[in-house]
Amino acid sequence: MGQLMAKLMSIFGEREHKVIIVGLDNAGKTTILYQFLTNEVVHTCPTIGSNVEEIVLQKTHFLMWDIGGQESLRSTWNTYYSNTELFLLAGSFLCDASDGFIILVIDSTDRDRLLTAREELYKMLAHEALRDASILIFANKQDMKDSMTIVELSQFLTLSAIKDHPWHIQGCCALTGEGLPAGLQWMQSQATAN
Ligand SMILES: Nc1nc2c(ncn2[C@@H]2O[C@H](COP(=O)(O)OP(=O)(O)OP(=O)(O)O)[C@@H](O)[C@H]2O)c(=O)[nH]1
Ligand SMILES: [Mg+2]
Repeated sequence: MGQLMAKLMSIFGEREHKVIIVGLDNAGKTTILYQFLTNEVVHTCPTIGSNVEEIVLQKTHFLMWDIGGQESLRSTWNTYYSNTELFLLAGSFLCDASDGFIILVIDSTDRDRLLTAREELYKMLAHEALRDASILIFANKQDMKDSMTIVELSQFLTLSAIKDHPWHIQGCCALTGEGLPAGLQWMQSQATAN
């Protein structure tokens, strides 16, 4: 697969990395996606289905899928991972998600549902289609004074126990954009290292 990919890349140009943005409803996924795209806060409604946008950082192309996080929609998340074994040609880009990214967005004030977010994280990590995926965790809403810190969240989510996926946790505020470039930069460095 590696040699074939390299050959196709040389023919078709840049490679596009698939990114799936998940997290419980109201975590701030859609706000983050459009901060990435426009550097502005957009008015959001709960996402039913998904939004998809291309974000480019230093010639690295990310195709980002923002998926609705309501309880009734969480069972559909894995339909977005299941294509991760495939690669497809989208225009002149080669889109390969087998070594793609998951962005898990956590509402750092939502203590009551942190256990649910943790369960969703470990369900994803165990999914076969995501075995080579890198995980970026955005601890969002750091502007709120009752927000949990990165240390608290890392401990609760037992992130240090994750050995089989590259991961990174980043505090952020989707309203101001603070912390988002650092998260994107981590993904870019992972993408270029692969
Ligand atoms: N204070 C604060 N509010 C935020 C932040 N990020 C998002 N919000 C607000 O949180 C609410 C939910 O944001 P969305 O981006 O729609 O959440 P979502 O995760 O896409 O929700 P679903 O589509 O239902 O899964 C909105 O009112 C946002 O303005 C943040 O960093 N700080
Ligand atoms: Mg949304």
